[in-house]
Amino acid sequence: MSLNYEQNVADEQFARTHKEVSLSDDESENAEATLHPAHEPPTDHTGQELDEESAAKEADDGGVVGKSETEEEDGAVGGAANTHVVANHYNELKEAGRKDRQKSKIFFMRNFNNWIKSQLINEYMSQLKQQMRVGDALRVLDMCCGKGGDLLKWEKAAISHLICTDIAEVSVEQCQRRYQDILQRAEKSKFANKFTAEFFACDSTLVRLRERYKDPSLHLNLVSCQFAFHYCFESLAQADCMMRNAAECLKPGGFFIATIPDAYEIIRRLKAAGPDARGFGNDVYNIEFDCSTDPLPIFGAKYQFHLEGVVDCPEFLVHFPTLVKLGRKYGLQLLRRSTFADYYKETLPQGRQLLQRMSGLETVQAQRCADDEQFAHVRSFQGTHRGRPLGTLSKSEWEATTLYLVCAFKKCKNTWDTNGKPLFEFDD
Ligand SMILES: C[S@@+](CC[C@H](N)C(=O)[O-])C[C@H]1O[C@@H](n2cnc3c(N)ncnc32)[C@H](O)[C@@H]1O
Repeated sequence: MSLNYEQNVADEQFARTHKEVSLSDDESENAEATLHPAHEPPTDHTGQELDEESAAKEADDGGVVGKSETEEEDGAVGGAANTHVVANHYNELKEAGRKDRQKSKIFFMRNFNNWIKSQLINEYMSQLKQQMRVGDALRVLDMCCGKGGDLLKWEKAAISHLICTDIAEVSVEQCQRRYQDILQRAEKSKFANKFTAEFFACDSTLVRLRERYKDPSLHLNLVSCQFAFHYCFESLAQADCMMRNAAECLKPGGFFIATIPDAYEIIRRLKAAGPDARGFGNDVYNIEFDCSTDPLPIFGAKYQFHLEGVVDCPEFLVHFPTLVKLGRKYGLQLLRRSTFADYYKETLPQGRQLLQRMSGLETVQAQRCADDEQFAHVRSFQGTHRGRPLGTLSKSEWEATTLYLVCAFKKCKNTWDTNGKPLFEFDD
């Protein structure tokens, strides 16, 4: 199987599929140029100081505007055949208690991923706060919120209103209960940040979210979609709908932030697994391609993703230039695309204490890891940090977390043309 997922080939295909599309105004970086070698896990001595060294024609018809909700939700539009599988998977996922979570092979990796989300949220929240005046409303959409894993982050960010939505009703109910708990706690405290919130279950790839908001005219300051945007790359219609949902209610100057699997890294690992390989992985994660199209399609490049105890469902490669192109259609300008490995290195100086508080790295003794292949990378620290504990991730966890990237977009101002179409003022 020849797997060609380099930008130029994919762009040609995108252009063929969506006639008159020119991607010339998008990122021109070559896909291969963005491939990162599988880094070694980071290593932090004492957990205090980390060693930095080691460590579409615009798819005008692509959306689903104008389609009835029944049509949208039964998956009749745009080839959305997998959304029910995904919803069922997340609905049936039992939340492990703290003890079980601590026993999990990916306990530290989950904390590390959570830290990455905190860093991303904090980065763009602080930029927003610089633009705002005291007392201004700060409204957030948590798209694909899951069970509310980011609720405390929103509380800490002192937002005023939160919209939480997810395809899995069970998760949304749990998220709402968690919010009620936070609110009850906040009622008793003088210093807690209280915020209002609304919750609803729906498929963000098929439904126009603003029509579900209590106030459809509301303006958002931040939209966050963590570990979920890739589900919309099943089809152009779904990706278009999801991107519109991310962008259309954002105020100019507002941000859309996301964490998604890095398709280039996935393809690099697949190629490295051998010419006939359909998958790869380790003892904590596994990726198996269902799709044998040559070259891989821009939409619907489906693989089965398994992550120890938490994920086991179909996902889709996100062709990054296409994501950028769709973003621009709705006035979103790319600000950042960083792999988790790079984002970790970049934001560690400001986030070291938080990383420690969140137990985002495992504390190990270099000499005790002598025979453990999962921690072979800390052996080189034996000499320099003798006797001192090191903070790190196991090799398997690091391989799993470095499958991902963070990205951030800014909503641009616009004027209108004579046909009532927005003309966005990109400044790149
Ligand atoms: C890996 S979980 C991430 C949850 C949460 N954002 C977090 O970071 O903890 C992915 C979430 O995306 C949701 N999801 C998947 N497809 C969706 C869709 N089409 N519309 C809305 N939510 C979706 C799932 O139900 C699940 O809760």
